[in-house]
Amino acid sequence: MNNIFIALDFENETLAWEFLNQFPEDVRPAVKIGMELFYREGPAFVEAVKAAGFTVFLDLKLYDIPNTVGHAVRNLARLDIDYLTIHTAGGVEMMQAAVAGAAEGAQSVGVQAPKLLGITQLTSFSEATMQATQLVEASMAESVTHLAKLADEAGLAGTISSAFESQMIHDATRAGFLSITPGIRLAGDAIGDQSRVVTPGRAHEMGADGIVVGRSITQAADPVAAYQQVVAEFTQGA
Ligand SMILES: O=c1ccn([C@@H]2O[C@H](COP(=O)(O)O)[C@@H](O)[C@H]2O)c(=O)[nH]1
Repeated sequence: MNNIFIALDFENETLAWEFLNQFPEDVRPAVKIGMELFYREGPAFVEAVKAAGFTVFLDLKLYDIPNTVGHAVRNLARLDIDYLTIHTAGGVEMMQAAVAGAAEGAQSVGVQAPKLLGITQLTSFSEATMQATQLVEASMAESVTHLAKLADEAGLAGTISSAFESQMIHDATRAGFLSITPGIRLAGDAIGDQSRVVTPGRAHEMGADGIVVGRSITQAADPVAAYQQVVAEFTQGA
């Protein structure tokens, strides 16, 4: 399934490959490579995962001035990745620089530009924590919808939020704008540091176009079975 991303939150590539090698060759889940693994193993690991046939979502959550983000995205797009995250909080100009950088970098090596996804409000934030941290009175719904509209205006492919906001994002953006949602747990699994959490089936019902699942799969006694359960629940609804 290309819209169910397993978060490869492992310390190094040996552990990541041990995990991936449990999947039969005809099952190639989409994978999300985040800061932990990228900062250790770098672009070579991304290229190896892509070469092994996996859809690659690079989750680096870029956030800087427009010139810096645009040039960073231009380099990352040369890796032939499928998705890349940037922060919507960097503003429209920063996001537009990222869109331009993605097109330039991909074109320079003859690959497809990655779909850019804007981080809205992290799924680890509750409404109260967000308001206190950012010194705002806006509700979670208002904030996420506002940031999704900015991302849409800047030309991003979609946003990252919790599934609680998926429907309002769809209502506020153009048709086809993606709502991809982490903060997913199989029933009974520990929530840990997440706040806005739903099951795969509920995420589907709430309008998520795709989900990111880490520990409910990677920490499961049988990760392949857990992945299959996630796929079944997300495909069929709760
Ligand atoms: O708002 C966000 C943005 C990104 N993430 C990332 O998704 C996974 C979730 O892992 P779990 O183990 O399923 O909690 C992780 O890589 C985060 O960096 C997010 O959780 N929330």
